[in-house]
Amino acid sequence: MSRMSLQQRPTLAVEIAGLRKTYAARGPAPAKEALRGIDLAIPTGAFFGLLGPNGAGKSTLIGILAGLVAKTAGVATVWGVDLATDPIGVRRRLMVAKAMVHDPPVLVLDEPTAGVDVELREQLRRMIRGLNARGTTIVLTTHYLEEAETLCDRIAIIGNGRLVAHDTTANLIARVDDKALTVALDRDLAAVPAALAGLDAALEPPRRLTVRYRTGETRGEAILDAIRAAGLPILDVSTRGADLNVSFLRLVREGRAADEGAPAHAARPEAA
Ligand SMILES: Nc1ncnc2c1ncn2[C@@H]1O[C@H](COP(=O)(O)OP(=O)(O)OP(=O)(O)O)[C@@H](O)[C@H]1O
Repeated sequence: MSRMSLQQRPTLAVEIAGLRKTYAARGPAPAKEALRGIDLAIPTGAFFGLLGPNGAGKSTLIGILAGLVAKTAGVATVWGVDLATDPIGVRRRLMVAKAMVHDPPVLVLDEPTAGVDVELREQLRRMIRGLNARGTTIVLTTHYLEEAETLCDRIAIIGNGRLVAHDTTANLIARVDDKALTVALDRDLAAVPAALAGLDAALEPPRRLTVRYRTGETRGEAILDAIRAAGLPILDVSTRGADLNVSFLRLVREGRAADEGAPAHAARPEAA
């Protein structure tokens, strides 16, 4: 690798600016803008996870970093190598470098644990963790939110070809103020009462109601008042904090709403 020896450690293992990928129209299939201007900087030594719903552009982004997909516009640099200049030479140099080192400086993996059994998945995770502990920067995509939460110290979320969030895993979770309040009622219910239609409430039949809310917008006390006002005596109350599932879905939803010019909070939460 001509620009940076493997011994030199750049501050950023991956640098991406204004990255775009449009797949050309083929037959009846129209052209597809898979990446619509991504800016991303991954620090050297990071364990980085790229999350997003199906078709978000994860494989396209990782394919560009691996030298397998040619970008349409923008800049992508891996360990000081600009992938712009000549994707086929770059790829050859990366392959030579890959063959030369046991512990590569950057390892790019597209869903490494998809479709493997639990035992092999654990082995793979241990191996990847070991590489990261020895200094390899890991960049992987995953569909498993729990996997990203446990393995990755940084997470980016991509939706519809745009980056909707990039932060440390801890910050990402802390940023989200979603909570769930569950009440046990003194009677069976067949459905969420109409009086609670304004809340994001779900019935866990027959006697438990769970209401999701954001602490910045709603007080737990107001939810309890609304339930009492609907004529439902409360026997017990519990609350749960945010998890990555919730933050992930919310951020994707907000990204989509911003694209479509609609308010994000109008959308109902999707099933995980
Ligand atoms: N070779 C291709 N030609 C045309 N369109 C493509 C091609 N590869 C991907 N796409 C389209 O680009 C968009 C992004 O696809 P990509 O595979 O990067 O998403 P992804 O986030 O990895 O999705 P998944 O989680 O389903 O693998 C999708 O709409 C997909 O259909």
